[in-house]
Amino acid sequence: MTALQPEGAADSAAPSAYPSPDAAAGAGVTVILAAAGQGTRLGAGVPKALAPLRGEPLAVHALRGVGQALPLAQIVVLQPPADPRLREAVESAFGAEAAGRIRWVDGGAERSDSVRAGLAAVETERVLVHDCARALVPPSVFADVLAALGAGADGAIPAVPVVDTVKLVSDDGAHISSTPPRSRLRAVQTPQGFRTEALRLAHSRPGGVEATDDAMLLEALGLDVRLVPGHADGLKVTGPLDVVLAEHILAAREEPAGPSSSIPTPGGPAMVTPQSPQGSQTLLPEPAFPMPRTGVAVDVHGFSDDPRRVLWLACLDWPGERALEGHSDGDVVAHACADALFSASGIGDLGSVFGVDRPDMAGASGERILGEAARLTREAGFVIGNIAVQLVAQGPVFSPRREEAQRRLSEIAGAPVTVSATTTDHLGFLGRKEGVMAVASALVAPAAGQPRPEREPSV
Ligand SMILES: Nc1ccn([C@@H]2O[C@H](COP(=O)(O)OP(=O)(O)OP(=O)(O)O)[C@@H](O)[C@H]2O)c(=O)n1
Ligand SMILES: C[C@](O)(CO)[C@H](O)COP(=O)(O)O
Repeated sequence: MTALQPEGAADSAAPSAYPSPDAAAGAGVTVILAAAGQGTRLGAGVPKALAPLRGEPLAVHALRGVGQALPLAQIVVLQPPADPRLREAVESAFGAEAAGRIRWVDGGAERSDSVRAGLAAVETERVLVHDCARALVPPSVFADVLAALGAGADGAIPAVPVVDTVKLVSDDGAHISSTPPRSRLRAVQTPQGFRTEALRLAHSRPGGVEATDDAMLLEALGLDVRLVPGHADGLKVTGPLDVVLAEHILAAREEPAGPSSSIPTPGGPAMVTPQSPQGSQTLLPEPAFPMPRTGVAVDVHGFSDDPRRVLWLACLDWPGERALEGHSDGDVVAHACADALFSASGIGDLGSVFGVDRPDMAGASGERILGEAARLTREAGFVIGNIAVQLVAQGPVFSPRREEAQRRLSEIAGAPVTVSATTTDHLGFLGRKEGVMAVASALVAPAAGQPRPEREPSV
């Protein structure tokens, strides 16, 4: 598998080790919303994009989801050809100005024809192809797809495990050819994210018409398409029963905010997690400035006398240096970063999320802990602005590896992480070299108006 680099554009196409908050909010990304289908299986009497879900067209829900997940993204809508009704419905929901910022492209006979037509209107280096039919995909899925693209994949698609046993059958559908092991099967969803150049190349090849998703065209070229976790709310509204499910999901979202959408402030009013106002008609929420949130954390580990342990700091190993004690690998820098994210997003702290009583966390690496913390932060509806962390230690000498540490941590967090180091001038337990400490702060901002998930985060 190869990571495609467009000819002559290798530098500009290279993933940044320091993705900006703007990138996470969709700057430099175009979302192609495939909405040109007729909805034959739904049988609503109108093209599916216009079929109502709790009184609003499916496309309005889909566009609201895109606007909430990636407020800075450009949007191309693939509309049923020669049919002005979709644009009119979007204008009526969001206003003529918002609808005017969308590029409207007539779709083709098949979904892949529509996407190919839409690609001609894309000017950004990254593109997400999203089914209007999957109108309720939560923002965390968009964020995960973009993060995987930022990490260098040619494509990234959301996937969920398959619950049915699936058979490969003969051409006439009457005989079983084989039964693939279910554990290796995934049902894939949208948005599917790609380097635009890779998707253009894939769509330019013959045979694309039969493609039922875009990823398979890249797979055929041997390009690197990665999977990220999909979501049950990303169901494809295909038949009438799907409308019932989708309306149930919407109804649950519209219920008054439960305890998990507010963080009690001792002695004061609840601090409400920023959300879009219910029933808001804002496609791109420009005026409602989402308030960023800061978090702080400290982590301390004592030095170990165990010769089998290795020193890990900032997700780098330090051969020859004295190791730290801990249930995990003792990487105070990574732990402080992770805990600062929890502090900022309000989803607990290192102890409550990862728990020293959990046997599966024994020896857990700083990479796993920070990576999971970043994932859970995004899943809770936040984009990560940055993390700043300082190592306080009498040794090892950190500065020669500072850049390397920053790169590694930023890669893992999917956001800029800066690292500094200091000593205590030989004062206190740190000065006596009994252990090391790291202190971190993190900045996160709400990615969308999604209610925060009603569940305990888990690894
Ligand atoms: N020529 C087409 C066909 C489909 N789509 C879009 O691709 C997505 C997935 O297609 P599907 O769910 O099959 O929608 P329809 O084609 O409308 O449904 P049906 O096959 O029942 O007619 C939908 O958002 C649909 O609007 C499209 O843009 N252009
Ligand atoms: C792209 C897709 O949603 C991935 O599961 C799916 O293949 C679209 O299929 P459809 O028949 O065009 O709805």
